[in-house]
Amino acid sequence: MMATMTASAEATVSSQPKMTARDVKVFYGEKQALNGVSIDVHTDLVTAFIGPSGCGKSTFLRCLNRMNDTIDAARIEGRIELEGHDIYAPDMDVVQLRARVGMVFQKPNPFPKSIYENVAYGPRIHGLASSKAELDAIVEQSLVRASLWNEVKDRLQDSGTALSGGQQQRLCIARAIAVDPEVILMDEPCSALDPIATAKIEELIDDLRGRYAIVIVTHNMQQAARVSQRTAFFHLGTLVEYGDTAEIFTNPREQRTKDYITGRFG
Ligand SMILES: Nc1ncnc2c1ncn2[C@@H]1O[C@H](COP(=O)(O)OP(=O)(O)OP(=O)(O)O)[C@@H](O)[C@H]1O
Repeated sequence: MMATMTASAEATVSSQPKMTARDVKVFYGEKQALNGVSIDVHTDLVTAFIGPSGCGKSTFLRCLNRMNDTIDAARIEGRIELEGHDIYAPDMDVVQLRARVGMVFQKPNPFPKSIYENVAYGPRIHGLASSKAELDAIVEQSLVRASLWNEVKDRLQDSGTALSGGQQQRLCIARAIAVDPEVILMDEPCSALDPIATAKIEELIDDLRGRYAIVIVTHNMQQAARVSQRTAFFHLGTLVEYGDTAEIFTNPREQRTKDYITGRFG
């Protein structure tokens, strides 16, 4: 399998990471799900989280915008910073944080509202537009960036839920983009999509790289190799290896990484 993978070309790394995580541990009640994860996330790079089911990828992803706050049993230790600020500090506004660190889920989840309203909702509640014309411009720009504008520009008042699965996922990406995020977290964004819709999302991720720091959880190793420049391999709650995607797939340092990418377990 390794020989057929083509990892994306190496990208330049900006000197300052957008987000840093240090020694992050997560507990669900008594059970420890993450054993001290440290990682940097850069704007110029797409970071992929890979690893077998239950290894803690989604748990860690959710730490990055405090989605775990919504799970009563979850408790987190360690430190996560966005632009040098502790996102778990008491004065952190979680609503603002989730606009700055947006999220796209496994199953496309547009609101049962029009395409326009799906995208306009966030900018409206965050007061990002002072007129209808400004809001229209944000909606258009977000849909353009999400590679959906040409398909929907003549039907903005149709329901978002009437779109195809792939279009719905791009609508969800447009919705995240509309509030001008710095980071976009994607939790297996293609797992409910067919290969053509998946290819469009992968292309889109590449287009968005550099404008937003992107972190993607994926079960699909070829996808990680195609879309990311950094890969983090998780196993049993531990970050086993984190580094340049091409290196991880062609010359992993750890035996466990090697075993996983060659299909020996997972
Ligand atoms: N809400 C929760 N309550 C209790 N335990 C949880 C909860 N969510 C996850 N876990 C446990 O934490 C561990 C890590 O799960 P997580 O979903 O983060 O793994 P994952 O690598 O994303 O898996 P998958 O690829 O299957 O989505 C697992 O043992 C899981 O059972």
